[in-house]
Amino acid sequence: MTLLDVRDVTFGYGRQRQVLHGVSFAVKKGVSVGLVGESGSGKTTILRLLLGLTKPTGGTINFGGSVLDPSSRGFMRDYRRSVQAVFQDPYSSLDPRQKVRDIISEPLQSLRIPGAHGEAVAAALDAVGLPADAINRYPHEFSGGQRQRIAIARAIVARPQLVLADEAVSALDLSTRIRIVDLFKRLSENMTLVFVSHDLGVVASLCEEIIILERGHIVESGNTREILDAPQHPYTQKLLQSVPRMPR
Ligand SMILES: Nc1ncnc2c1ncn2[C@@H]1O[C@H](COP(=O)(O)OP(=O)(O)OP(=O)(O)O)[C@@H](O)[C@H]1O
Repeated sequence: MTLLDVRDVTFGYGRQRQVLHGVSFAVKKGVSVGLVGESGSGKTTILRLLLGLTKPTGGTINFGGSVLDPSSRGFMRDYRRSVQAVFQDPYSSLDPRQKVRDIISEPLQSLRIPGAHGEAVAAALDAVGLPADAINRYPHEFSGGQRQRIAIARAIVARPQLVLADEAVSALDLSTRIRIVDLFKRLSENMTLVFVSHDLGVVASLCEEIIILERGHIVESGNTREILDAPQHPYTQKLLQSVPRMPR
């Protein structure tokens, strides 16, 4: 079943600055997708469009069969319940004045999900491997990896169908990165993940499908293993050559 369908999407920052050129791809329910490309290729711009933060200049984005329309309040209310995001920097993405309990329950509150939120927050904390007593602490009391776990707990607390992650492990040191990739892998058994990264190794170990983006064009997409084993496009070959050794 297609969850997200991106068709011929173009986007420009102002009239002169066309950064996406007819981008088309589909995300199937339960199939994690990695979006890969060098800096400036348009990965974050695609995520901003998928989050409804901005509108395509051309083309359409469909979610669950309805057109993503950032100007429709009704659509966006349902959409925010279904789609959540995790960003790169676990330091700036968490409000330092809020306790972990309030940070994680924020989506439940802003989505006006009824009922006591304590149980959902405890379940989210457990799912990301943080102790229950973390709720009474502040972000500064945690390491970078633990903060990213808090950000992930916030993203999954309302049980979204789709999680969009933007370079969500790039700021972490290697051993922490491996542990957070493992966490994403476990969570992706119950939700669909679109994982933006410049790191082919991370995408290879996490995502069943891959989309290679070069300067706002998709140059290759499909099964990750097949593409990385036999890249067809010179840009994919170049990206692969810059990775010393792919994890298997
Ligand atoms: N607010 C903006 N105004 C004008 N141009 C922008 C803006 N944001 C991004 N761009 C340009 O759009 C292009 C795509 O940027 P984008 O951030 O989507 O790429 P990216 O692949 O996510 O890069 P990175 O890996 O460095 O984050 C770049 O050429 C960038 O300079």
